[in-house]
Amino acid sequence: MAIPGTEHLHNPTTSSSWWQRLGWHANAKANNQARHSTPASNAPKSLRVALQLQRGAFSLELNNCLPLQGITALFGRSGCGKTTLLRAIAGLDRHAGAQVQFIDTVWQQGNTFLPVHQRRIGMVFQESSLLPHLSVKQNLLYGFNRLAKHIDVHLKPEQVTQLLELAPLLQQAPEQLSGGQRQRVALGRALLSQPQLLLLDEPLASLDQQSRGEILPFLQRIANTTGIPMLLVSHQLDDVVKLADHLVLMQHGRIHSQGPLQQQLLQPELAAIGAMSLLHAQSHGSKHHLLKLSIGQQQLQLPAPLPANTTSYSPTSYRLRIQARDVALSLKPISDSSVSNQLQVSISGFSPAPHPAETLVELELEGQPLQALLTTQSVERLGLQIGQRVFAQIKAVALD
Ligand SMILES: Nc1ncnc2c1ncn2[C@@H]1O[C@H](COP(=O)(O)OP(=O)(O)OP(=O)(O)O)[C@@H](O)[C@H]1O
Repeated sequence: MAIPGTEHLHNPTTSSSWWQRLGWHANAKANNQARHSTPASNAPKSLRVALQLQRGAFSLELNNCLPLQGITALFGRSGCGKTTLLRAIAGLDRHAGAQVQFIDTVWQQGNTFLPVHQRRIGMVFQESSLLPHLSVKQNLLYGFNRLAKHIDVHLKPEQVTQLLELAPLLQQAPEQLSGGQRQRVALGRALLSQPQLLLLDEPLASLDQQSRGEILPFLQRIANTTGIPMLLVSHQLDDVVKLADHLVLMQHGRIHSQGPLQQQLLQPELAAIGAMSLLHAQSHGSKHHLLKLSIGQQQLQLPAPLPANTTSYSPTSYRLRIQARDVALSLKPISDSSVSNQLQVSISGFSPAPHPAETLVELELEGQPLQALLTTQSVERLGLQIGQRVFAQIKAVALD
């Protein structure tokens, strides 16, 4: 059945280089075929959820299609209904009248209700639920060895072990692992259940900053290499900006807006938390510990990530997170400044900032949106106008 409103959604892509390196190319094709039960391989893939419920003063009401491509973040303040939505999608809770449809398979509608184990979902929660009396290896294999006969195996234990770099941990007990390592094992176990969809409910919330940093690249790697779509619940905008491709903004039990992350960051509700931009840049290697990047025709140089902060996976493209506060504007290029990254941009709009003395200036950089937070006084002093070409000095960048 065609799902209205999904025409803009595309098929997931897989990183062929990784698939090939891991010898998964054939499996990837088989996996895609298995997940497409319609002959048209370019049919839009989405998850449709219609749900209405009341819990005291809290009501949840939505009827939306979520994309099944890359990482989709369900983002919103505590209590807005993210976990309730995720549990309904998983089939952990059954709400009367709800409808859940995964691509063209009905999971819930009327009297139809597929139990969670029939939905081909992998789940990871805030607190890892590893079995304490089993080793990492036994935990990984626990569900894998109990897979129903009809389920084709596309992700084998050795592939998942390699993907998540679990080999050194296999003989350890869960209690010997750090929080980040436990979540990595939980991800591995979820992958070995051969899921068609990964549901991650605040998987980083109980981790310290360092452990979060360690596990984030693995989530990205899973998305890039397996092509399995993920729904990630988070109320940490930083994590979302590091990971997500698509952002669903929830407010008071409703989906306020959804769209590609870059565009969603322009929503005033997100700017109020801390206006920032996400830029996609290509890497051209590093020299003298400086990473050379390009965005379209423009170049940047940033301190290269230190080996200790990287995994064996070296990306060819990076996400740059730039706080709007770290972007200054000038009418002419500035040469006598310590800020070395200076990019030509055009002004696409202005919007009020949370502080009454400030203005958010929306910019376009080689087709990508960038925001600068300036005092309104500076905007007036420079005479900034929509369509004007100016120079953006980028004072600080976080690299993912
Ligand atoms: N079992 C329950 N009984 C009654 N109300 C509940 C129950 N579980 C959640 N709620 C209420 O439902 C609303 C949505 O909760 P939910 O956990 O889905 O929000 P959330 O956005 O995931 O929050 P958080 O980010 O804090 O996990 C909240 O107001 C919460 O108090």
